[in-house]
Amino acid sequence: MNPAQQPSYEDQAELADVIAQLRTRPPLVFAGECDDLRDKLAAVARGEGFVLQGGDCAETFAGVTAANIQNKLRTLLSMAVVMTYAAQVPIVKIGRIAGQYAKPRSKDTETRAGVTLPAYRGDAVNGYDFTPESRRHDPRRLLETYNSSSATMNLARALLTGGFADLRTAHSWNADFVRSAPVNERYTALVQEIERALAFMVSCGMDDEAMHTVEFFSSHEALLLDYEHAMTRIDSRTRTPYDVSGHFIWIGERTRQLDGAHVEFLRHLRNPIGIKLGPSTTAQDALALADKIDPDREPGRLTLITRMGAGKIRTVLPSVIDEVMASGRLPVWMCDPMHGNTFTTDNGVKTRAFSDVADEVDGFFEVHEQCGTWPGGIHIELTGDDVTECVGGVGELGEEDLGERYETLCDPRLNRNQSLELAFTVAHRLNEGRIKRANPVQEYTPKTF
Ligand SMILES: O=C[C@H](O)[C@H](O)COP(=O)(O)O
Ligand SMILES: C=C(OP(=O)(O)O)C(=O)O
Repeated sequence: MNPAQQPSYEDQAELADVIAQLRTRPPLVFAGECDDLRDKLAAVARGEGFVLQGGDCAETFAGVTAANIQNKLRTLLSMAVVMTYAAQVPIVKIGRIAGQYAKPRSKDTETRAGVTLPAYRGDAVNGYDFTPESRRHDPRRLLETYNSSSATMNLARALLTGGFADLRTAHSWNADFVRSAPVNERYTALVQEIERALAFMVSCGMDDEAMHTVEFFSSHEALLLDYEHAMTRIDSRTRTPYDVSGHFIWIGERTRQLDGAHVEFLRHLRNPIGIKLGPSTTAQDALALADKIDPDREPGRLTLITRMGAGKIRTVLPSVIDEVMASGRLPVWMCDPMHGNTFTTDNGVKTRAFSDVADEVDGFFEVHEQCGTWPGGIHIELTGDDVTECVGGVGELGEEDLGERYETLCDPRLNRNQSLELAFTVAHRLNEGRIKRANPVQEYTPKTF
């Protein structure tokens, strides 16, 4: 079986040359950092933390600017502050950033005004412009993917350890944004409270490194096997393989076939691995994938990212959780409330309703509460800018507003206000205290659904 969702390159010699170059490039992340993230995810699985994973649907080469990267990080940091304050548990911050340049597509081609060309598959594969030259699958783009990821990672590391993420400046992360939105007023009130508490601690002599820097991890879908393979290195400490293109990599809904090439490749890697599970997932599918990717049941190794849609999560998720937990496993359970809730408006615009996104998050918390398991995190497509791509939310965007600033090249993202609003929704659920910390796995009681 050919690997799913791969580019078709005309010139294999050109591809071989690119791969040879990639193999010599320095790692974008270090194996020890991946281990550190695995430990953190193990703690999340035990109910001792919560993951916030977010970023663009598709990063673009043109989007590698300081302003764009800073805005995304600001959004993630603001969301994390809101959630940390409510949940009183560590928030593990993972960006869909510094590598999210390839997209699986439903159709191989796109037709406009009677002209059919290859579908846009992300900047790693081809260009968005609707011309034959731009849509050609070009292996040289893999080098630009590496360079763009490297530049992004470099700035993210510098900002997050160089003062940008200092908790005492949390008020400034949102300073340039629409001040009048109620969600911003809530944010301002919350950070004022935090800043007062921090000032108190500092004046008592309790100043800690953790207040000034942020630990941040990168992630992307490991879709392009040529690229991911070329970026895999044997770790000198352990003599085991790590994909050093990102800390956390995931297998998408369209490439998670049990006997497929993606599962086969990723099962050999030591990075923490995510698997997306859509609405057609059976409990047996989830268990078989877990067995294959994580046969040793290593703490923190496996994250199951459910993306079932607001209408399905309450019926499909319970038996999936039950089967996996009853087998004695303890994965991180995450909710991607974006990918099961996409629809196209009458005008042909792809969008998502904020109410559906929030409803799927609610359903996720409800089902975990019912199962007595820990809802370990959310996975969001977002941007730091004031785009108009998803309807509803704090700005009450309607379908007629979508044309204003619809900038995504693939799927619609939450804008900064909508992201912050979602963070308050999650914070509320975490804060309610209705969800108990996960029982140790041996205490999981199988349910009948
Ligand atoms: O981000 C996910 C997928 O790449 C995306 O939803 C595919 O979109 P399509 O159905 O328009 O191809
Ligand atoms: C393609 C994606 O999601 P899924 O595989 O869940 O459709 C994605 O997260 O970019």
